[in-house]
Amino acid sequence: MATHPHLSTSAITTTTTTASAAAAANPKLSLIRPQICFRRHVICPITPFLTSHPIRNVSVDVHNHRRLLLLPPRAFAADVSGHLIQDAGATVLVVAGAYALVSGFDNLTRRQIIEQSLSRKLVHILSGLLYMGCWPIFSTSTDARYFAALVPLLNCARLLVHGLSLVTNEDLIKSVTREGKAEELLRGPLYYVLILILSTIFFWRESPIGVVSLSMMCGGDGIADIMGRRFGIHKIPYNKHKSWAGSISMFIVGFLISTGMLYYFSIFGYFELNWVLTIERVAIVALVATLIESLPTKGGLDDNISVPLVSMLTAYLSFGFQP
Ligand SMILES: Nc1ccn([C@@H]2O[C@H](COP(=O)(O)OP(=O)(O)OP(=O)(O)O)[C@@H](O)[C@H]2O)c(=O)n1
Ligand SMILES: C/C(=C\CO)CCC[C@H](C)CCC[C@H](C)CCCC(C)C
Repeated sequence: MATHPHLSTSAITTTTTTASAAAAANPKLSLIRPQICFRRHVICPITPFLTSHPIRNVSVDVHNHRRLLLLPPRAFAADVSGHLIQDAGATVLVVAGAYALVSGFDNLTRRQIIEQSLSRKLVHILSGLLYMGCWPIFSTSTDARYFAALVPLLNCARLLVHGLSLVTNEDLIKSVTREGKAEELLRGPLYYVLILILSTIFFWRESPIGVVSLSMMCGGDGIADIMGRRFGIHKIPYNKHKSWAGSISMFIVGFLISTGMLYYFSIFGYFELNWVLTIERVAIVALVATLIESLPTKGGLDDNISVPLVSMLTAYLSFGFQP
């Protein structure tokens, strides 16, 4: 337990007390309790984010594991298969949602209700944010994140198959590419789904770092394009392709969406936040992400890689090293 620099003495005491109480109630628990407590705090990068109740989720685990241990084998198996059914169902629903979103925007583009560039950016903004918004429908099982990651993984396969022209699908190309070329699927859109996979597996809904980084990539970067193209008369001095309107919009909207998403996940109890510190930290991440997005990158790193990766690093540093 002492191996984690952010685990306070009071947290240790509370953990020990909660664990001892649970172990006293059922001696079998003393065998598993330390692993549960340590694991959460050693691997979880969100601990410094938490307020004075870092142990809340551990108490929930104590309750949940006691419940599972007390279950007869049949009921235990039913509980596990309940999670499997919930996760499989959620995966099917989200895959269908992704398909409907892309087809819907293709329809709007084909009927010339919106331009292709706007369709692409709206898919960019909505798919990642709606995907994150669906995370609470997955079970509390430790495998739930892998089921959720199947959705961007399937989309990754779809982009590869169409991008390499193994199968032709004009609908997909129209709604998510800039110039309508199949090979474009292998750049921005592919990087985008790869980042979704990475963030789901490494951060999932338990870490504000992943939530903020995806919000900046989807909401922040997406809105910079929409606003910049429409109102971007005044260009940034060091990059004539980007404008103040685009970057200021990215900072404000990215900050608001990140904070809103953190609030959304905190309602479900995935983490508890000290809001004053969180707002400061999200503002720092939004600022750094906006600066990175505004840099000239002709032929360099795609924004769908640079914005989320730099956001992850900044979020990790700003949340991780300040008590
Ligand atoms: N800070 C920003 C970002 C974007 N834009 C506007 O949005 C357009 C597209 O920007 P960007 O998304 O960076 O372009 P691409 O790299 O071509 O597209 P993508 O990253 O979506 O692949 C720019 O030409 C510019 O008109 C802007 O004005 N200010
Ligand atoms: C146009 C895009 C990036 C270019 O900057 C985004 C491409 C999006 C993918 C083709 C579709 C991704 C779907 C998501 C993984 C899941 C969305 C689910 C939701 C319920 C709509």
